[in-house]
Amino acid sequence: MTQSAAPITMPADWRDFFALTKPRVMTLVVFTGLCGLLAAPGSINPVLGFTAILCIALGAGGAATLNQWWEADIDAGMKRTSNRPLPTGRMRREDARDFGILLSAGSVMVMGLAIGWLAAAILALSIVYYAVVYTIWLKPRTPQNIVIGGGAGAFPPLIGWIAVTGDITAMPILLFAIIFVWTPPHFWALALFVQSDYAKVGIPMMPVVRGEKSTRRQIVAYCVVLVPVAVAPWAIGGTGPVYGIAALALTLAFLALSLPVGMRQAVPGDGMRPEKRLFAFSVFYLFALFAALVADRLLIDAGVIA
Ligand code: HEM
Ligand SMILES: CC(C)=CCC/C(C)=C/CC/C(C)=C/COP(=O)(O)OP(=O)(O)O
Repeated sequence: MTQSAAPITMPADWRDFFALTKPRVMTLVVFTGLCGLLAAPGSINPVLGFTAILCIALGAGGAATLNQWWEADIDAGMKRTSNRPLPTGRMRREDARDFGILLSAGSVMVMGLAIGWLAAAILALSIVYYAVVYTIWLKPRTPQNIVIGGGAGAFPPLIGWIAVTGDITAMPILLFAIIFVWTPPHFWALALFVQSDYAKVGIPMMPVVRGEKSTRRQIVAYCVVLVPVAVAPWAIGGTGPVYGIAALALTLAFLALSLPVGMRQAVPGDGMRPEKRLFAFSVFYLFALFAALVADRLLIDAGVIA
């Protein structure tokens, strides 16, 4: 290796530690956790509510940090991830590992002591699910990695809900199910336009292993399944019509945007516009759906709707 390949550019500072927590992805994790907490029946002391959400954010950030500690070599080989703190050499791997363990363990302990041990146990489960089950075990082994691994990101609203109620009922399970079914179209839309990156580093993502055609069909299939799953909280009487109508409209729009992705055969260099649009909409979709859940609850509490 030549001297010019040495990647060390500048020492780590707080921005690198912050970047390890994948803050952009975690905004939606924190938002869905907060919405779970706000939509749950009953109330929670605001300080405790804030603590619960902080613990979800720190735990998710800790898991994301451990994910990057483990995958530093893989990240170095992909254009999208090569600028992260570890592949660029701005940070020592041990520092990232220690930071990840500190955030993970600290968040679970505080959640347990301040909120309750059921919420803490599910937070611990989701951290282990993302950092170990998904990152170490599933991701390098099977194209179903994100289908099964999607469970990790589906826990936050369940944790938020349990922080208020202390028990698991049909509603938080349905919120889990929504994110679980949403994850494959969210990620495979992106994987379709970065698949050469994944192929280069030997990660068996669906488009690489089963091919584009099959991935496209599966994206549409998950969007079809998402329609009844997203509407189910209303159908079982867990929400009012504001959520129900918003869920139906948003999920049908998501399905409609998946159809051009499902039907077409992209040619290299054609911009992959339908795939990029679907990926962007997937993020908006979950924000809007969970916002509708909270709006519905506030309107019911205010007596505006029944
Ligand atoms: C196994 C499941 C998932 C995989 C493999 C995955 C993968 C990705 C990837 C590779 C990106 C590209 C941008 C980046 O690297 O920062 C991304 C973006 C994003 N993901 Fe996911 N994701 C998953 C689940 C989730 C979940 C559960 C959420 C939240 C509930 C989420 C929220 C987001 C958001 C908000 C972005 C956009 C970030 C931005 O604006 O740059 N993802 N996801
Ligand atoms: C509370 C808690 C622990 C929540 C989990 C958070 C969460 C959103 C998990 C989903 C997994 C995720 C963002 C994977 C990113 O894929 P990757 O890591 O394979 O992506 P990369 O290729 O960008 O590294």
